[in-house]
Amino acid sequence: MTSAAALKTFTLSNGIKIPSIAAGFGTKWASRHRPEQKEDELDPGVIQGVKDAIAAGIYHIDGAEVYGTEGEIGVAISESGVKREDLYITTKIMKNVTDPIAALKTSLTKLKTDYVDLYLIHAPFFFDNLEEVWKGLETLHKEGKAKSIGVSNFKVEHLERILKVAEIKPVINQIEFHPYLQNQSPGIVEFSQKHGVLIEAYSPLGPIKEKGPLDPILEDLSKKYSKTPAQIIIRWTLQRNVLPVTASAKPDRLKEANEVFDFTLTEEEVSKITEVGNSHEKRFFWTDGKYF
Ligand SMILES: NC(=O)C1=CN([C@@H]2O[C@H](COP(=O)(O)OP(=O)(O)OC[C@H]3O[C@@H](n4cnc5c(N)ncnc54)[C@H](O)[C@@H]3O)[C@@H](O)[C@H]2O)C=CC1
Ligand SMILES: O=CCc1c[nH]c2ccccc12
Repeated sequence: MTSAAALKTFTLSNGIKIPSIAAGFGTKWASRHRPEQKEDELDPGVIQGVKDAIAAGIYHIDGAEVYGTEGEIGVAISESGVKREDLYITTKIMKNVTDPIAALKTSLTKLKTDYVDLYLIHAPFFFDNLEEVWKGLETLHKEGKAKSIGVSNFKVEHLERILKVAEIKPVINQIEFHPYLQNQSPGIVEFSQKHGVLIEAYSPLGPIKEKGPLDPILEDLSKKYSKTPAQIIIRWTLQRNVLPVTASAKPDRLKEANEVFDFTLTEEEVSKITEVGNSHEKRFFWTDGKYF
């Protein structure tokens, strides 16, 4: 069995290592956007949140053009005291898909950096020229502005379209993934993994957000390993070879999320969570462009 600490990074299909826990600055962070908030007004709470994640040892930060948090991420990483090359910064394109070159230029200015580690197509639902957008991402990769490129919320049919034209294959598909939603769309995890596309899990903590059949199992495992249910789920995610993107405004919870490299669930425990999770489907986010 591989050691618990071995999962601290995953290796992408292009050979680049990626820190295996990410802190996300979308969703609730983005809800700070009140109608009266000006585009260039930065939220000190989000800046502090990114700094807290970095201080907790989570060097992998997940943002997106549409979250409106790139400016805060830029300030936080430049003030973090951690060298840029030691951080792993993701952003995503969704609005400005007609011009990916210009879209990333704007994102990089906000992020105060010359490159992102990972640039993702945020979702395939709102435009049809996926192949063209992918070609734009390939150009940005060749120019060194995106060290790796990938996708998010892609179904098998969307990945197939990209793989047909790709000179550079996507390294990641970021989807909703947790024990209660192990295939955001039919067959997507198996297909992605077969093609060397790492699955990144957003909303990995789904099962602790409401009651469900996993509750007693998580409770037992929490006692056995002296870990919280959140840590058990994060560990299960990693042992499924999936990279969790978690979020919290509470520094202690970020620290907790990163303290999962000193224990290993047995294969039977991983299978049990998988099996019981599969008996209860719950989706927290969108599919086909519709929010829930
Ligand atoms: N590509 C996409 O379409 C999407 C990407 N994302 C990305 O994923 C990130 C994370 O998504 P979330 O759904 O927020 O992830 P999550 O499943 O980690 O949920 C976070 C929430 O869980 C709770 N929580 C966190 N730690 C906890 C703990 N230790 N104990 C108990 N409760 C805890 C808090 O309420 C927190 O707001 C986003 O910020 C964003 O970056 C999210 C949704 C869609
Ligand atoms: O990525 C998560 C879902 C999402 C898509 N667009 C927005 C805008 C603001 C917050 C979350 C999201």
